Amino acid sequence: MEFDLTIQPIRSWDAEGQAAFCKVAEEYGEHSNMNRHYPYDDRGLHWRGTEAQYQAMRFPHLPDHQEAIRNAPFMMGAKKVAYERKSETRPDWQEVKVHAMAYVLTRKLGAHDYAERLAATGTRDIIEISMRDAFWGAQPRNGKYVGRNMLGILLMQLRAGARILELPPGTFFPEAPIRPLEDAQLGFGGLDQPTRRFAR
Ligand SMILES: Nc1nc(O)c(N)c(N[C@@H]2O[C@H](COP(=O)(O)O)[C@@H](O)[C@H]2O)n1
Repeated sequence: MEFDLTIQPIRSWDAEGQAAFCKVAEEYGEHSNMNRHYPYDDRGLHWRGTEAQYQAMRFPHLPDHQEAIRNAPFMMGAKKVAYERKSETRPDWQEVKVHAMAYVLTRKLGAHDYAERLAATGTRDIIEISMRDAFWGAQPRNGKYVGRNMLGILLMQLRAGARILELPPGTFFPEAPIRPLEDAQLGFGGLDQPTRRFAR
């Protein structure tokens, strides 16, 4: 089943009875892209969370930017690193960002127990509550949530079985194979260092 990546119109949801999340430490916070308890590997690289990979996808032409974002210890930090470089974002980002988000959410499904946590939302609507972002989330207004809630929409499609398994080569990440640097070159030992740098 394919994702429908169409940008949805603004609508409202009742505030009660939904799988609504805002902060990562609160109920349903596992669905936030800022949650770093669902790391995964993709394309030979370790990602601490979906926000890092999503933001890295702004810069397929700038692998060093992608590495700086990937190495940020926290997801808000990853977004900050990306925003410091925002002016260099690929020019078609607005057209491809929903595709990018669907891709990283598909990857998150393989992290720890995330698939079970997503399934546990049952038939509830999934809503990211955001005071300022009515594109990915919905804003609280007069007892309702109002917005496009595109993150929630994609998560509900993921729950229903939608997947993006591969990306066209070179569209979001460099085509060149990624070669991990030897530990000796890095100046530290141990294979479990989460912040290993990579050469291309
Ligand atoms: N700045 C910020 N703080 C939060 O607490 C958030 N939940 C978000 N939202 C997330 O930011 C991502 C979208 O980034 P772009 O605006 O497309 O650069 C997405 O993961 C939202 O869920 N932002």
